[in-house]
Amino acid sequence: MAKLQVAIDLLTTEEALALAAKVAPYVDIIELGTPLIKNMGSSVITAMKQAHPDKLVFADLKTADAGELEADIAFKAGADLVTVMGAAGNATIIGAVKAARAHGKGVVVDTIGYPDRVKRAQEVIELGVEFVELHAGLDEQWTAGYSIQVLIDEAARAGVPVSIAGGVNLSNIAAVIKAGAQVAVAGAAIYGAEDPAAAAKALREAIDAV
Ligand SMILES: O=C(CO)[C@H](O)[C@H](O)COP(=O)(O)O
Repeated sequence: MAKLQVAIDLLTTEEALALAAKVAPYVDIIELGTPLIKNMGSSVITAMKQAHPDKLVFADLKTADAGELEADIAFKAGADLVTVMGAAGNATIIGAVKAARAHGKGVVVDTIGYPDRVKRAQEVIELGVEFVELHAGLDEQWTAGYSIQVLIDEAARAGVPVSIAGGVNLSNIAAVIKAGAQVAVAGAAIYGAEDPAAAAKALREAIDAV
């Protein structure tokens, strides 16, 4: 069964915990966004894991160097999954995987900004990562002409475990899952909704209906 990941791109631990409390019944993975971690430090990871020990806590570190060191910090704080940039060198990804194995946790590679996301996904899966995030970041989403269909098409031909992030919402989540994504990541569609719990519930139901 495909998983639903809520991306919490808010700025304080208090706001993040409040959102997570509303949407937890409908999501499998709680992602702490990069700006949130930069603002609050690793304490937000610990607070979220303590509040939701039954969920996978995903620390969106977007590590570009010192993979083992940065991943180790997040795993010690309570993260289950951390991200490393696909544009980083393989040594950085291998270092993060080493830390993940030491803690019994996992690494996700984020392909944001990478020219050939499918090729990189196929390469890095060999390094022992859990799955690869086919990702169009917020700045790319705000560029004229952006369409999530690009990521959906990439997922369909990746042939390795992937998630999709980059504007997942109720109108496209079925296509995201049908393309073979194991995880659908939804940020603004949940935290930006008037009723985040209802939004998460609807996304969950759309996944389950596929
Ligand atoms: O990692 C991120 C930005 O770098 C976001 O969390 C990710 O893109 C999901 O958010 P949204 O659904 O709003 O695109």
